[in-house]
Order: sequence, then structure tokens, then C-alpha cells
Amino acid sequence: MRIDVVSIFPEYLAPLELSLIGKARQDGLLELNVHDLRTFTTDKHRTVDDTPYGGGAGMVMKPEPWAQALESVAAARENSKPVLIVPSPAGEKFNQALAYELAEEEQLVFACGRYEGIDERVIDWAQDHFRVRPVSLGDYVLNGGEVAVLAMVEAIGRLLPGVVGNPESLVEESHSDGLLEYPVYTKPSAWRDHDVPPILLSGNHGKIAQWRRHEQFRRTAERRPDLMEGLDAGVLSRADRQAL
Ligand SMILES: Nc1cc(-c2ccc3ccn(Cc4ccc(CN5CCCC5)cc4)c3c2)n[nH]1
Repeated sequence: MRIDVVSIFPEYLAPLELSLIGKARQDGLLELNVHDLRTFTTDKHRTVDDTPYGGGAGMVMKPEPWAQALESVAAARENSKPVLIVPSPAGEKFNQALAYELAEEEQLVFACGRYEGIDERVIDWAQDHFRVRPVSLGDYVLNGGEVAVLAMVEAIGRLLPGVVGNPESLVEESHSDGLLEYPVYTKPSAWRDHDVPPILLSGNHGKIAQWRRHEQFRRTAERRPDLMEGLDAGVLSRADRQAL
């Protein structure tokens, strides 16, 4: 997969050189290019923003530098348009399902807005060159798109083949089956008056799996009742129903 990120703060994306994503890049599992939007300005002051039509506080990002930048990174391909992800408080909510969907793409382009956002005509213009997806990280306002891109690239990148050492760990994590994950423990078994649940020391793998499934349901019902409504009836085995 090829990922291109355009930002006026390219150094904000430096953490993607570290750890699993950094290693995936070194191993050639993922190509990640970060581009400075100011590279695509033509004036002496490298201007990327201006005052908003209609008035209002703050500044808006000018359209032309964005069109230049996005044209430059769109890999020419006849069969399908690359995906352009535009982080925005007004986007569709990012979640694990969308992470899996985007992990299938050949190229992802991320446009990191700042100020009060990007001139909307860029989104309209981009429709002919990209499959455009405004995406929200959550219902809160950040100062720009970079933090959202860090989160999304990590969530998507770890799903790519070979990036996570043990692919099994992707199966039982939160949201992979619509439920929150079960609690985990390690040595010592007794720690500051807190003991590991004895079932986990029993070696009875059937009972351990049952206990973990029960914990998934208990936690989801307690912390995210909204997820319980969305559970596909098919997901609920007979044992699950007993756990409810
Ligand atoms: N999930 C999530 C994503 C973001 C996010 C993503 C990109 C940008 C680019 C600029 N901002 C700051 C910012 C400041 C003020 C407004 C509200 N204004 C009201 C009228 C016009 C706009 C919006 C946006 C971003 C924020 N935040 N949260």
C-alpha cells in the first residue's frame, strides 16, 4: 500500500517513522510519503490561507495549493481512483470496519486541514480525481487533521499483512467482533492484594475461552451499551446468550 499525506506541519507525522509502522516502511510493506503543502504554493510568502468569504473568525485554506498538491500525489491509474481521506469534524465516524475497508486500497491520500478548514471547492474538484471520504476521528474538535491521520494510519497500517507479528492478535481485539476486548493479565499472579482470576491459571482452555467471552459481554454492556444494540444476532452463540 502507498500512503501520501499532505500537511503544512509534515514534522507532525514523524511518529510514523517509529515502531510497527516505521518497521513496515523499512520492510517495504508500506510506502508512506509526507508532503509539505507549502511546496505547492507559488508566491514569495508561500501563502496557504486567506480570510473566509461570508465573514467569521479565523482563516480558510486556499484551494489552488491543495489542487496542485493532490494532483502531484495521485498515482496515475486507469482502473480506479485513489481514495482521498479528508479528516473533518463533519465526516463519517472512523471505526474498525472502515479501517479494514481502507486497508484493502492500493493508495490512500490524506489531506490534513488546519485553520478553519479547507475551501470546500477542493472537495468538489477532487471528486473527479479521487474517491473522496470526509472522516471524523470522534465527536470533538482538534486543531487540524494531523492527529487524526496519525491514528488512522496506525489503525489501517497494523491490518496490512506482515505488519503485526502475530496476526492472531488482530482477531480477539476490541471491535473485531463487535464487542470490547477481555481483560489481560501477566506475572506475578499475586500483586499488591490483587490476584489474577484463578480460571486463567487453570489450564482449562475451554473454560478460559468461556470466561473471556463473558468478560467481553460484561464490559460491552457496562461501558458501551450502544454496541450491544448493533450486535448481529448471528454473532451471539448460545453460550453468549447465557453470558448476558
Ligand atoms: N474528528 C475531528 C477532526 C477534526 C479536524 C480535522 C481537520 C481540521 C482542519 C481544521 N480543523 C480545526 C477546526 C476548527 C474549527 C472548526 C469549526 N468551524 C466552524 C465553521 C467552520 C469551521 C472546524 C475545524 C480541523 C479539525 N477535529 N475533530
